[in-house]
Amino acid sequence: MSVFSNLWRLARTGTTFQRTGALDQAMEAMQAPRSLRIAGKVLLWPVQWLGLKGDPTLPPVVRAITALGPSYIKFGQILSTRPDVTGQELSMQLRILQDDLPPFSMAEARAEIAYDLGQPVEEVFSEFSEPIAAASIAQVHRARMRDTGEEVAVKVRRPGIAKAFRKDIDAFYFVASVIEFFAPKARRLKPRDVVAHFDQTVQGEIDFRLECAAAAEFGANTAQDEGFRVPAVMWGASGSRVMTTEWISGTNFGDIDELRARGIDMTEMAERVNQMFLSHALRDGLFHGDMHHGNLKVDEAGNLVALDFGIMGRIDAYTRRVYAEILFGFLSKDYKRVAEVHFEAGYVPADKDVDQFAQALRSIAEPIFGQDASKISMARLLAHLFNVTEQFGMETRTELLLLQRTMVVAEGVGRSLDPNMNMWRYAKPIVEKYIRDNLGPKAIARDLAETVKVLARFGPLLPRMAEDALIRANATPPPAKDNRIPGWMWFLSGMGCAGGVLVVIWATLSALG
Ligand SMILES: Nc1ncnc2c1ncn2[C@@H]1O[C@H](COP(=O)(O)OP(=O)(O)OP(=O)(O)O)[C@@H](O)[C@H]1O
Repeated sequence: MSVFSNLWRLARTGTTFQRTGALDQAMEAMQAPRSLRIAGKVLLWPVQWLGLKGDPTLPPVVRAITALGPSYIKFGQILSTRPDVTGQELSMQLRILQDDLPPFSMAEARAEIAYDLGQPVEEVFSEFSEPIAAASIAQVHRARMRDTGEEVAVKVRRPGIAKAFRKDIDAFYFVASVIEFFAPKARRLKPRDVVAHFDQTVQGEIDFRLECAAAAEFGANTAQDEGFRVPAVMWGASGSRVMTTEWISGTNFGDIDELRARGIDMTEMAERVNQMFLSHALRDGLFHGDMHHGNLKVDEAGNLVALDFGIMGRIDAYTRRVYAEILFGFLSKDYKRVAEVHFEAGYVPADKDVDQFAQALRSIAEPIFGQDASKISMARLLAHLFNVTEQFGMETRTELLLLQRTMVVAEGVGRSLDPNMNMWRYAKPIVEKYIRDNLGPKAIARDLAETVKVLARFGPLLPRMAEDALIRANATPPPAKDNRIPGWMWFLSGMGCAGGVLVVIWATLSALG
């Protein structure tokens, strides 16, 4: 991508932001210095006619982004999950960004399918409908598999979208570098990292093989979850541009009247959405990161079904454990313990004062707990928590921001079904179960077993490693202090003992059932 083309995109973006009145707000959010704000205005005002006008009924930033097209809309949607970058107000505005776009033609859809699957549409599907939904990256058709007669949803990627996104992402990197150069204060927001995060997320959404894999993994993790389902992936009719899944008949979550008419228990469904989300995040470390109404359905058997696996959140086992303890501490109002967990995990630098930190935690939690139960929001508690931890020197972690933002959406969906939903009551059993399963004696035994398994994998290599170490130790006469037993021997003996203890604990626990 040439510098000229990037400059043109930069000019187009700048003038559109100026013309729609979004420039001020964006500069404010990025805390751009006054000189840059004035320079931007002076340079862009006379040429603002070069920019796009957008829809004047929308708030300024949303108006500018919508006018600039699909990649900007996606970028805005992803930025709405980063209040650390945009500030709360702008992040709220960006949340309303919708990407309803006109569908592309049937001929183009057929050509994409034929190219990706290597066979014409008629050979794969016996029926193939007009598009039923169209967004920035893809559109969805209803179809029937020729070989099995099964009804399916076929998501087809917009032709040329990968290239268009690539061009825009290159321009975003360019803009990020310009911002970093001219607004040193904005460096704190790491603009290039923000674009890299966007780049990575979009790659996950654009290559449908990755989305198929995410759907399959999510489906396997949740196979035993009663009342929850993920549509099966038809791998034979899927590729990087086409994703075919089992068709889900039922009611969209947005259609509250129909859900009521079907006699769905709204309180229970609100509970199910939130409990499933929390349990997937804590138990599996893989959660649906885009749980809005349009991506949830209630199938004919009354199961909650999730659709669209382009944005999934992942949290590693250690972080999950730490956050379960943090939530548990909040649930029991043990702020000192919540503070200690942060220090133990190294999230807050050791030179900070644990009591002061506990006091700050109490100051954010008590006003929330003091509210009427139906207004308690775990998402708000987490948002305040991240603010406080940031003040105490904790690094921002994007996977936790996605968790928090998804919690906001899941709580919103829950409250649209049951306005009196008590989030805390729903969360309690999930967190307690996690703590029981993962922090008790059984969990310690499981961890030790894992450690022994890792050592066992090196089993056949261990004698050789020991021999090599001994030869090396003998090659140069060791200084006096090296006559001690080497560290690795202590380590192996320690692990051996631990393994022995483990076997005894294991046997005892198994005997106890
Ligand atoms: N397996 C399915 N069964 C029935 N309907 C489906 C299925 N998959 C998708 N749909 C319908 O198509 C719509 C769009 O699907 P999906 O969300 O996967 O596409 P998208 O292009 O990623 O859209 P967006 O990201 O804007 O939600 C869904 O809201 C749903 O109505």
